[in-house]
Amino acid sequence: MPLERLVVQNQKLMNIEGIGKNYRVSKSFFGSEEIAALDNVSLELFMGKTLAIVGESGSGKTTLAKIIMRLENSSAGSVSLINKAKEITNIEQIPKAQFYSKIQMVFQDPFSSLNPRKKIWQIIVAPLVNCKTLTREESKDVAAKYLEMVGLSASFLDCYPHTLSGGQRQRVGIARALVLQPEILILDEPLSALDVSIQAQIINLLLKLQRELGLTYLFISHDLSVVKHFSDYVAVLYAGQLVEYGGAIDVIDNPMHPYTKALVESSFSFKNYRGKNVEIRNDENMETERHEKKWKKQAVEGEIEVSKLRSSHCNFASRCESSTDACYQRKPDYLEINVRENLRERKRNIACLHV
Ligand SMILES: Nc1ncnc2c1ncn2[C@@H]1O[C@H](COP(=O)(O)OP(=O)(O)OP(=O)(O)O)[C@@H](O)[C@H]1O
Repeated sequence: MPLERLVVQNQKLMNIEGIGKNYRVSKSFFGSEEIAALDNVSLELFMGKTLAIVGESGSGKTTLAKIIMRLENSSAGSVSLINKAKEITNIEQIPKAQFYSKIQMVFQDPFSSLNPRKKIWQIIVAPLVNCKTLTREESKDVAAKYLEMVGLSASFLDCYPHTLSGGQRQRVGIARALVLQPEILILDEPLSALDVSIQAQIINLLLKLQRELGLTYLFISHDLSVVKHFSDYVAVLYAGQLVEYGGAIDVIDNPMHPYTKALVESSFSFKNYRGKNVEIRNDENMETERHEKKWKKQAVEGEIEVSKLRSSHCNFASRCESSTDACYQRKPDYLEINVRENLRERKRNIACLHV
């Protein structure tokens, strides 16, 4: 049965240090240029906690997830895992089978991430083939246990993915990610392809699994209302650079970087449009509340610009209402500051000359 892990408070599990990733992209018919999809990104994962990565499309979230999962090589920096004895090992030095028993990924699209030719039980036990020899019956028993963990009955074992709904498929994707009993799950926008009411069920499931198994999540999302209630910490990426980091509720309730402010505004503003807003609450019986409201998503003005290699100014300056000449003359340092939130001192990291 799956491991129930004792969560050690403040136990660091992963160090992401100075990660950079450059891509060569074609610029015109004849030429190409290198862009920095990620530039000097440093983060940490703590046991039993959720770190959310937010930012507009093109900010580098998936690139970071791919580097952590060793699906891409970084151009700079390193990712390390830290064990209980606090030994730090660069992930490149960990044999792949051992590495993927510690860290697994749940993908954005439950429709394309499951092999359509395999039955559900085969999909769930597929990651085990390198480490265990199981008979067909043993495999089905294992798959049934993991199906039950994700709230599906054994009647799905012999089904093919196309016969399942999106929410059911995402549950199968989660079961497959859990079968090697990992400590860390990378959740790459696991809700974005799902209906809002199904999103709430999947969030509840992920929260329950985290409580029961002591899992650590790196959660990539566009949806700040979900991030606020689902995550402990949030890191805001803009054009490959980390611009703000802190407690999820603190950052979203009191954003300090101009980009985070614009992002929060765009997520929570209700104007000029008669539609539906859905708030997801993280209470005991998480409910989905629908409010008929007049609202319109206020997009952040302008478009994200890809970061040029060795850019020497703030990437957000051209879209920032508070930018001054200084923002175009040098890159802001990424500084740790103390912020007083709800009568307590909290740490916040921000890269802005004006904060
Ligand atoms: N294989 C690649 N070759 C060239 N450029 C790439 C490649 N993969 C990503 N990029 C570029 O890197 C930048 C970051 O992309 P990435 O997919 O990580 O962003 P994202 O924040 O995950 O976006 P989304 O939310 O749309 O998934 C973008 O400018 C993208 O065009």
